[in-house]
Amino acid sequence: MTQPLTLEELKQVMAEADLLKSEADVEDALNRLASDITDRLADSMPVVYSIMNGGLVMAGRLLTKLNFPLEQGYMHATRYRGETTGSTDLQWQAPPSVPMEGRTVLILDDIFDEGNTLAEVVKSCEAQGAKEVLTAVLVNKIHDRKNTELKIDFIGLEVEDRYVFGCGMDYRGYWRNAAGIYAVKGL
Ligand SMILES: O=P(O)(O)OC[C@H]1O[C@H](OP(=O)(O)OP(=O)(O)O)[C@H](O)[C@@H]1O
Ligand SMILES: Nc1nc2[nH]cnc2c(=O)[nH]1
Repeated sequence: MTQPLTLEELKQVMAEADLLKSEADVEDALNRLASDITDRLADSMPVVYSIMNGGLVMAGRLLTKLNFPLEQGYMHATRYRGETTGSTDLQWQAPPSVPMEGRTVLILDDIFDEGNTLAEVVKSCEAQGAKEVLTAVLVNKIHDRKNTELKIDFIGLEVEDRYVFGCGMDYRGYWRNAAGIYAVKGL
């Protein structure tokens, strides 16, 4: 079992991390996302779900920039569970909080990495009878290990192939609250 991190270690992770995207970069990306999502979905009365936990910060910051009628919901699916590599099985900790049958659905998540999480979530929404399912992520990680053909409809930022944290993304459970996007030293 992985040892819990101490306060000093957590401060050191931040002190040694590389800032990949500043708070201002993130804000610009959210404004662009809001504009593109509004163009596409303003007349469709969608249900907008955040995938917990990582999607929480993005959803909170994006939703108030969407000036059209929508319902908000959440679902909790996790693959990494506080580690820096993902397990093969997606664990559902909470099913979708709002029914989606016949509805336009927009899924919000923090990061599209290998893609297993969003691919399974989209499949599950389709199986629950959603009329159409769109996806938006704050960050797309650039590498050639994507495990899915899924194309993300709205992407905020692209990051290099490193383990990142901040803006909803954790380092072993911590630092989701960081306002920029950072890469862990050595990862
Ligand atoms: O594209 P993938 O390789 O599947 O990884 C992306 C997923 O990993 C993280 O979730 P995680 O399982 O860490 O749970 P969390 O949201 O609670 O951090 C993140 O929030 C995405 O949902
Ligand atoms: N926090 C975090 N979660 C992830 N899930 C998949 N990739 C990542 C990553 O780089 N950082």
